[in-house]
Amino acid sequence: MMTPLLFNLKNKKVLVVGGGTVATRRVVTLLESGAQVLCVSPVFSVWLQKAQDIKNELTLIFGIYKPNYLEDVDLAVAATNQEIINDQIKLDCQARRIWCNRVDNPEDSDFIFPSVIRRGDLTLSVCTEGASPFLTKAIMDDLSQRYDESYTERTALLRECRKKILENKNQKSASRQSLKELARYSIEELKEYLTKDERVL
Ligand SMILES: C[C@@]1(CC(=O)O)c2cc3[nH]c(cc4nc(cc5[nH]c(cc(n2)[C@H]1CCC(=O)O)[C@@](C)(CC(=O)O)[C@@H]5CCC(=O)O)C(CC(=O)O)=C4CCC(=O)O)c(CCC(=O)O)c3CC(=O)O
Ligand SMILES: NC(=O)C1=CN([C@@H]2O[C@H](COP(=O)(O)OP(=O)(O)OC[C@H]3O[C@@H](n4cnc5c(N)ncnc54)[C@H](O)[C@@H]3O)[C@@H](O)[C@H]2O)C=CC1
Repeated sequence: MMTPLLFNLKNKKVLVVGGGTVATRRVVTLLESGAQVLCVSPVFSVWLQKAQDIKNELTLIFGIYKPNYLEDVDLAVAATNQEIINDQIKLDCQARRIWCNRVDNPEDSDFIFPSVIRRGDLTLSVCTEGASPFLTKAIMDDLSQRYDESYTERTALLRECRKKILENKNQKSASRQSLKELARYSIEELKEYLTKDERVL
């Protein structure tokens, strides 16, 4: 069983080995997280080649994997289509105490990438630990309809309301109850609340 954690990857240095479909998906995720990504492969997807020209945080190295690319790296992703190379990357990482995800073997990974939906500060994440990526996809399709784009605004408004309530030191005991009630409010009700005096709630 794996433990879901949310990592702050801003400015972390991540090595991705491979330049195909799965490596590209991982690079997209990592760049969105603010990581500095070094990607090594003899062949790269068109997306990766284009991205290199416009993203300072992405460096492509044309060539096969060598262990020296792990120098100063915080995290690694073994995303080649060669099991023997992914084995080697995992072993090299282990020797250097670098956490490694291999896209061909969740059991032999230190971490895996769940499927993620973002609605502003609301993150929904699902994983079957490799049992069925298609089940994950089906569940995510349902969730993304249930928790549509409106949750971005709702979450942002709730953050403002929470700040307002917690800033009001005289109301400490009532705060928790208020926060619980607000979580059920509609966007319109939240907006109304923000324009009113806290004592009304
Ligand atoms: C452990 C993990 C990787 C990790 O460590 O991160 C992993 C592992 C493996 N996937 C395999 C196959 C497929 N994966 C997909 C799709 C997705 N796979 C994703 C995640 C994960 N896949 C992680 C666990 C997530 C979980 O279990 O919930 C998604 C959710 C997110 C993403 O990858 O970005 C993405 C949804 C895409 C979307 O939303 O569009 C498809 C379908 C397709 O491509 O359309 C297929 C082919 C069909 C099939 O095989 O089922 C294989 C066998 C490879 C082989 O045959 O060699 C392995 C290795 C193994 O299981 O051994
Ligand atoms: N996690 C997931 O969601 C999925 C994982 N997989 C697994 O991921 C593997 C890769 O899948 P794709 O990206 O679709 O394959 P792909 O064939 O598109 O890409 C493989 C990449 O690895 C590179 N590569 C090969 N040997 C290398 C080396 N020695 N050094 C550096 N780079 C090297 C190739 O140049 C290529 O860019 C599959 O073999 C499969 O086991 C497959 C589908 C989904």
